[in-house]
Amino acid sequence: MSDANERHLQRAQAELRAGGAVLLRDDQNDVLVMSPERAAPDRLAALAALTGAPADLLISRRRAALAGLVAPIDSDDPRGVEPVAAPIRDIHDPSWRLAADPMLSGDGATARAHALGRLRPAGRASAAAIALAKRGGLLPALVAVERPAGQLPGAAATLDPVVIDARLLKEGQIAAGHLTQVAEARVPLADAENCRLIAFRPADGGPEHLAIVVGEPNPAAPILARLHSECFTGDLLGSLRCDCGEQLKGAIRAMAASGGGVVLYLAQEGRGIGLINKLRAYALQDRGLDTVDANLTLGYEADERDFRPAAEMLRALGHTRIRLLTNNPAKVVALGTHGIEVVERVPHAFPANGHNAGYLSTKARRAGHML
Ligand SMILES: Nc1nc2c(ncn2[C@@H]2O[C@H](COP(=O)(O)OP(=O)(O)OP(=O)(O)O)[C@@H](O)[C@H]2O)c(=O)[nH]1
Ligand SMILES: [Zn+2]
Repeated sequence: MSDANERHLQRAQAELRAGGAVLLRDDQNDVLVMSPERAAPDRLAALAALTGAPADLLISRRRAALAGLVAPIDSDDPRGVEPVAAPIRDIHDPSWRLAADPMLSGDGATARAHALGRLRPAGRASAAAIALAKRGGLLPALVAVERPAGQLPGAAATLDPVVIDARLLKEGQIAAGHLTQVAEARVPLADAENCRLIAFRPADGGPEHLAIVVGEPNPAAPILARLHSECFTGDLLGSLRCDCGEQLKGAIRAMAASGGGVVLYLAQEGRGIGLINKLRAYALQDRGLDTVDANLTLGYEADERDFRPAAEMLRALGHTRIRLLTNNPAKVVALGTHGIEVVERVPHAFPANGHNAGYLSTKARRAGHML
């Protein structure tokens, strides 16, 4: 992806987050979208009034199923990620919002049939719009007007949309962006006095990732490494809802004790859904869902992470053969796909603490963790 395209994506994401409009184009369709979570009601109403027909609520098929708009589907059914559009009968009647935002209804299953018309599949530009909302950490539900390419009314310009090529958001192009090493400093830690932090910045202007280099890992041998996704609550506050804090400290200690290693500290809070959505997922878990279903109910996948940045950082540091501290087989597979050889998986489990037993057993049962 060129630098100009990456800049456009960042602008479009910022515009959605600020409550503005984004126009996504591909060779078939133009789709003009706003986030109902962010856009002011009068701007949503202006979008809905653009054409003679109602605007649509754009969501994934899985979210539509969970909101009771279509028949239920399995949590691993690949059709779950397809975009669908449902006409919003009256933008001023807030009941359509129940299908967009599960926090309003608890389980999201109370979207009223009268609020939304018949569901239909949406095009690739709409799938890209949902990917953009996810990239921006918003609920993946948008108010949208979709038309064949070139057929949006001229009045769309009054909404001053950021215009982007929907093909920029093709699967696999979303997360990465080439990484550049931008800063390095010595930071002695309580558990590892000989420690350096090296920061990597992605070309698309997204959040920086860190390599925590403990001791002097020997690039000639497979080094001890950990891919650790940021967890504000567990890493910083010591939350007992998860095992992240112990895993982070435990990894640093194990590396210090064995001469060295590298923790890739990845800006992928909440398995890639962001802190705000993770807190929403926690609230859903307090209402009885498990960690997987809470993500799905929000309209996200169970795990939205892309481990390419971690592979790229390891390569930049000269480590292509590693011993990986993890219980998650998906990390081993992903690193292999991106050119890092995991010569050994080193188990990295800690005893349950009285609050996280359900979370750990769900990871074992539904995400294949080896605990
Ligand atoms: N969405 C969501 N994210 C969570 C929840 N609990 C913890 N997390 C996040 O899950 C991630 C945990 O990441 P890791 O510990 O790197 O990965 P893992 O998949 O558990 O695998 P290993 O720890 O390596 O075995 C962090 O980003 C946490 O913020 C939850 O209930 N919902
Ligand atoms: Zn955590």
